[in-house]
Amino acid sequence: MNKQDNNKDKLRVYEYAKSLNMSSKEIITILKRLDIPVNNHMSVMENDTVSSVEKFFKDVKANAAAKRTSDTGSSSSSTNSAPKEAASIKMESKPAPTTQDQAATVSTSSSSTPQGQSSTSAPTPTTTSTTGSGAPRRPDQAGSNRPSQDQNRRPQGQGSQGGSSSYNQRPSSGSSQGSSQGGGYQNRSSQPGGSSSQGGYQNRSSQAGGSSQGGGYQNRSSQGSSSQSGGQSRPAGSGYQGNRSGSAGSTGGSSRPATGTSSASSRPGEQRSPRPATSSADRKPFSSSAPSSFNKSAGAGPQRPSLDNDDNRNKPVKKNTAGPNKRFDDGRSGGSRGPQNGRGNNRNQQRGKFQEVKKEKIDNTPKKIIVRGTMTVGEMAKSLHKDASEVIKKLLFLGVMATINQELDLDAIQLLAGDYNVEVELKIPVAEDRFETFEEIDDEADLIERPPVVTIMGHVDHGKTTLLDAIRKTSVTEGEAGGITQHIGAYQVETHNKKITFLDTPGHEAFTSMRSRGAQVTDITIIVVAADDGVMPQTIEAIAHAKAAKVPIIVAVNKIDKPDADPEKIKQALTEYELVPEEWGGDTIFCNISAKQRIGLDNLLDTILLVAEVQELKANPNKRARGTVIEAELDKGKGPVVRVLIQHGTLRVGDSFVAGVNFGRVRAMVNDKGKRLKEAGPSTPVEITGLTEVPQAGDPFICFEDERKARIIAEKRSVTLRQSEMGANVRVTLDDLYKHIKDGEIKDLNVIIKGDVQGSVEALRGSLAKIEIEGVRVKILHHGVGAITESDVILASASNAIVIGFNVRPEPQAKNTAESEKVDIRLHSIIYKIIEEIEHAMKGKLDPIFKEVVLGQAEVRQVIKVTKVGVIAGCMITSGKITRNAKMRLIRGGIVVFEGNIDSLKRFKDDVKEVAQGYECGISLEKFNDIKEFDIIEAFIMESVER
Ligand SMILES: Nc1nc2c(ncn2[C@@H]2O[C@H](COP(=O)(O)OP(=O)(O)OP(=O)(O)O)[C@@H](O)[C@H]2O)c(=O)[nH]1
Repeated sequence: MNKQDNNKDKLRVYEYAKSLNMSSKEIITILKRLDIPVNNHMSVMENDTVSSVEKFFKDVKANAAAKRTSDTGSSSSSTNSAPKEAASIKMESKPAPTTQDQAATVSTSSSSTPQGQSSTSAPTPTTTSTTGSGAPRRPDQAGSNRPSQDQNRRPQGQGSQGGSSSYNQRPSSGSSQGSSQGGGYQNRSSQPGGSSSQGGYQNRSSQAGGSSQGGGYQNRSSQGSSSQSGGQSRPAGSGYQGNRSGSAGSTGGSSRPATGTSSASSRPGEQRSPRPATSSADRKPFSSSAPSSFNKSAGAGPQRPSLDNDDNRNKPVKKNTAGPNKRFDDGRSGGSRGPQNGRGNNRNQQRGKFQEVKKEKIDNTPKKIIVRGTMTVGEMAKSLHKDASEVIKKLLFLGVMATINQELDLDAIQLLAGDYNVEVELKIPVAEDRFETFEEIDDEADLIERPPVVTIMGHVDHGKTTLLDAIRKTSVTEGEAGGITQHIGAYQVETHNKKITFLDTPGHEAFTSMRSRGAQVTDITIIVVAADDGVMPQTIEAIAHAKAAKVPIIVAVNKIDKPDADPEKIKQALTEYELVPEEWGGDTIFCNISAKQRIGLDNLLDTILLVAEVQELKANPNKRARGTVIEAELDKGKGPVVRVLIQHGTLRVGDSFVAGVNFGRVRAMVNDKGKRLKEAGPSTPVEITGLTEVPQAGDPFICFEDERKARIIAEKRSVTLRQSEMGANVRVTLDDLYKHIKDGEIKDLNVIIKGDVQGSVEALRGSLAKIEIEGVRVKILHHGVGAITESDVILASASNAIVIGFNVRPEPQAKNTAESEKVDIRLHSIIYKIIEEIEHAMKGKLDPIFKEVVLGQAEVRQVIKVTKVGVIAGCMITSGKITRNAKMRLIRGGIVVFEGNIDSLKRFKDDVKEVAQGYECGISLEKFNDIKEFDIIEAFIMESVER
């Protein structure tokens, strides 16, 4: 028990059965008979269960013994022979017997009986058993043969262990046979490479079997004891062990058997001995290790050692003699003791043995382990069913120095697992608030075909909108401001009873970022190239996006109706970009069309379906919806409105969701035709209301079980976003900025963008971000959809930014604050103009910095009004000088009342260029006549200062 407890490994039915040399079925049968719940051979044998089974065996044995005693009282004598030692051993041996007994019983009637009988009638059986011993399924049989070898070995290797020796001693007289049996067991175990531990097992098993068989053996040898002997043999081992230490027991056990076997083995063993030889070698190490511990604890130690020594000495020759004795002794003593004595000890020993055996005999290395993150070496060892020390050694071998508590990263875990040929399944828990980073994998059976999502890209005015318009037979072009498409729209059309979802991405350069997003959610890209124009910059960019997204490309050569259309030229030009027509041996499909004349559209749609078919596009509609925000805006009546492309699962009215850092509950849902929907499956673009705020185009969208959860997730995401933004700001510190400015490397123009729809904002962001004029760049501090609010202005004021409004106006309060804070708000409705204006402003900013330099001051002494000329001030230059080219400033009572140009500077009647201090002069100011005596006229110039 204790051992079990100590060793975390659980004892399984099959292991227990194996230790008893029984089948799992037998154990299960017994368990069922005992009304102990058990499922299969993998069921765990709890301590109580083991106890129950052992009790069962004991009872059976007791019954059998009772019968025998009536037959043979002699057996008792044997026990007597067992001396005191036996007594002590008994304690331990008990368990063994039990097991043996059990084994017997288990082995069931057939074997059990024999065993049980053997134990009692051991003597008789002995002979029988001997021969039959082999018969007794277990150890005995095979054991006997092997054992001999084992014994030989052990004695040698293990001899030191002594445990065996001590056993042997007693046994010596004892049951060579019994031992032989044990040996048999041991042999088995030993073979495996057998560690002493195995021996232990074997012993037990042997005992078990032994009892039955051993019984036979013992009977022969000791007879009476034999009955127990089987148990004894083990017990003996165990007993020893018990005395010493549980663990050692195992070895001890094995050792005996070995010896025991030797004698017994002599017969059978001799023949097999050859094998054992090797096995013995294996055992040695085990035994040796085990013994040490045993010896320590076990008082018997000394004896054993001596025995061992004997064994060692005798190894070849004496061993046999000694060996047998030992075995016998073991068998007997063990038998008597084992069964009767310390069950607990035996159990412990047994368990210890079990465990040991497990490790050595059974390769229980898992085929696959599930890893949910980093693990310590100890945890890893446990999951691999290995000793931590072994794992540490292995790691060392792999070049990783680690302690048991050291954490292993995923690489190290995989390396280690790979070395054990263990597959690693990573199940890294992902924070729910970062849902876009994990993918839900569906069973193939849950997937159904879904419509392809097609993005149309191309250069400005090559006919994208006209094409889409032609396809869905509606007119979008007419309503577009500035003649260009400014939003990503998503529409679904049906042809040949199959749906196709189109994302209408604009072709203007300003929409590069949106196009990029479009390409990421798309399955097929149509690149529209005007046959009368050719491959243009945005055509090339579109190809790059499609290729980067690894999306199949269909080239639509448009405007073939035009007289100067030259589709062949387009094909030729595109070969440079690895778009080679199929007819030229490439794999790109070219479709000649005229969007305006609606020529070739059917062929284009058929081609789309064909390409989609090849892709086998599928999705699982039976799960929560996931998708991407295509567009979002603030509608006066409906509030925030978001257009989402559902990519997985099904979205239903009432579903709670998170979009970007916002959350909501689907209040209403309509499709691209304005039809209200109750649910929408994969590849469906829908417009939904029910959000609290406006998300961003390209934001991930996902449903959660309830609104509360959605809100929590959205809040978490919001905090994360804010932190990352703050982190981003930290990158450019004031110190850094100053340094950059001083070095002339960077100068940021801080900008806040507000727009009517997210698409426009994104477009503007993309365009402004690209601006770089002589090292000056635009830094977008904030962007969003909706009117310019007071908080926008305050932010601009605090960060010295300007505010750009696209198709939006500032709220009244924002306007007031902007005026008071002198925040510059620029309102536009055409993107080109904003870009132009910013570019000019940035160029202006790069002009030299001017510093005012005051040249001199003059005091007005007299004011002269001249008809048709105006007012002339008669002045005295009080400081510096006044020059004709300078700017003038009129100061009255400390207040500047005018600032402007000089109209005339005269000395007497002559115009002069400058008048110096101490001289009088006449000054008239341009467009300013309100000059009074004692006003001060100050001349100043703006001097450029090096940056
Ligand atoms: N002759 C002819 N003209 C066409 C054809 N397709 C489009 N056009 C014209 O080309 C011009 C631009 O078409 P759009 O559909 O707005 O082009 P676009 O690529 O969507 O342009 P942006 O939205 O600005 O990127 C319009 O005047 C269309 O009438 C066509 O097949 N033949």
